[in-house]
Amino acid sequence: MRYWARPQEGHYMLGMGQVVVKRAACENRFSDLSAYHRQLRENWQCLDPDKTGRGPLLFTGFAFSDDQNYEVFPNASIMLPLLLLERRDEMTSLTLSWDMKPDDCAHSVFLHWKKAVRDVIEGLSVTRTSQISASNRLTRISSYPEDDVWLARVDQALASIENGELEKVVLTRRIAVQGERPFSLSRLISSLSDHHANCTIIAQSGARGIAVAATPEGLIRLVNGVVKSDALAGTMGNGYQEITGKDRHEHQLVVDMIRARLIALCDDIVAAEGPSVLKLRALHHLWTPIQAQAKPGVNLLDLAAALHPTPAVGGTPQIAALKWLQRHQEDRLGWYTGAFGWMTPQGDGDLNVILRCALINGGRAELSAGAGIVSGSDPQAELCETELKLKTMLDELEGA
Ligand SMILES: C=C(O[C@@H]1C=C(C(=O)O)C=C[C@H]1O)C(=O)O
Repeated sequence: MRYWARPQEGHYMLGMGQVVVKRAACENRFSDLSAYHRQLRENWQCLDPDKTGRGPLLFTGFAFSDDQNYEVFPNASIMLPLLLLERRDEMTSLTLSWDMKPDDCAHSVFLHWKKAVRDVIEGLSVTRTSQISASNRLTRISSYPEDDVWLARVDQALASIENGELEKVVLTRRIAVQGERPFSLSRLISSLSDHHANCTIIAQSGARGIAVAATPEGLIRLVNGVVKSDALAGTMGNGYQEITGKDRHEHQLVVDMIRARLIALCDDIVAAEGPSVLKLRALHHLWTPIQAQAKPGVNLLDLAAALHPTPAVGGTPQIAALKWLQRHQEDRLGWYTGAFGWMTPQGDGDLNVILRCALINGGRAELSAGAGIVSGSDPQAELCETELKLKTMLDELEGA
């Protein structure tokens, strides 16, 4: 199952089953997926009997680092769902896909499609949530690493910034919580959509459960040659707080890097005057939207390869920060701080950085959060910032 929604834009997508899938890892992961996409595109046939103007979409995504372990999801993948249910512009459409082999017969393909449609209709008509209590009390069962270890890591990062090895590095941590009963996915998705309508809501089933996110950060969006990316870094509580020089510096590093990385693939790169403040339920971020025109032939994955990881989730200089994180055994669960989204056969699409997320298995959830460390960061304040970020999902899990 794959789910992607942007409630504020009235855009919702649910993918079930998978018809073709390509996995990739290591330094060529983006170019491998991109080559596979081009190959698929050449052999694609699409019928639209109801003249909906809609067609099949591929879901794609990847982990933060290209050598990350594969226990939750493959390191990177692109896949075509058997069934795609999409609601956009107040119209709902259903798209069915198949990987036709020479000896496939039309009737057996039809039976597969019929079953998939029946499963979805049955799933949609079951209302399980009414039978369970409104709240789910959470107990925090672990924190990884322990707070004192994480604080010491912030001190080490500050020392590396002081000695000039780094300018910025993003440090992350995760916690596990146990609910009194299994979480209701439908209730969680619906409350995330209500409370975080200006975010992208994502759900994806994997080997160790279902990963759910409500992310405010778009890595890359490409539609008819127009590229959009968010520089999002610098975090404040949702009460009034002055924007500090440290926040502006932390933010500017992201803007500069996105602009620099787009140059090879785009023209007319424009960053908004700013930054402005993106208001979320529990916190605010400094935000600079960046827009550009893609050069001919550039697809979504080419742009992702150029941008990922931005200093919003990695650091500056990029290579030094990634090496530092590896040396200090930063271990990020699943696709947290990687990205997830969708892509058209033409190569357009939308990829969002996976943040404010939980990996849910029955009544247990693992949540991840991080903070950018720059010169002047206070370790205790950074720990509080990660707690604020964790709160986004904790609050929703309590009602799920
Ligand atoms: C790493 C996270 O968030 C990132 C770091 C931010 C910061 O340091 O201010 C802000 C937004 C995100 O780019 C997270 O939410 O886990």
